[in-house]
Amino acid sequence: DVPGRGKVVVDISYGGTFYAFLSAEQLGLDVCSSKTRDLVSAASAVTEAVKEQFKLHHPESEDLAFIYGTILTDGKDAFSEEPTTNICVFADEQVDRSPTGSGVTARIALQYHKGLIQLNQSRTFRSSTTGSLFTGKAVK
Ligand SMILES: O=C(O)[C@H]1NCC[C@@H]1O
Repeated sequence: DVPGRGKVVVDISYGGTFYAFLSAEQLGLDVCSSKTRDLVSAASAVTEAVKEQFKLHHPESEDLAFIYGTILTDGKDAFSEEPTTNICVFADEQVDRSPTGSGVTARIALQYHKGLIQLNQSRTFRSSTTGSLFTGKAVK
C-alpha cells in the first residue's frame, strides 16, 4: 500500500542489495517517457512503503537486510532479445545513470526464479536515463 498512490504489486529481490521491482505502469507512469522527477517521486514512495510494511532478512548478515531502492521497469520481464528498460532510484533519491549492476543482478535472479529465463540465456537491460546497456545471464 503506497500512501497516496494506492496498492501495487512489487517483487523484492537481492543482487548484492535488496530492491523492490515493479512496472512503472502500475503507478500510472511510463519508464521511457515520464519525467524523471515523477519516476523518482513514485519510486521513493514505494521504497518508503516497503521499509514500513516488510521485514527483510538476509541469511548471512542482518546488516544487509534493508531495502536500498526501487527499480521501475517497462514490465518486459518475459524473455526477449530486445533490451528491457528500467530506472533505479536508490539511497537518498539518487538515480543511477546505468541500468545498475546490483539491480540487474537482482532482476536476472527474479526472472530466473519466475521461470522467465533459462540458465545462460542473456538479457540486455537499458537505463531509461542514459540509454546505457548492461547484459547479464543466470549461471550455476
Ligand atoms: O550499480 C550499482 O550496483 C550501484 N549503482 C547505484 C546503486 C548501486 O550502488
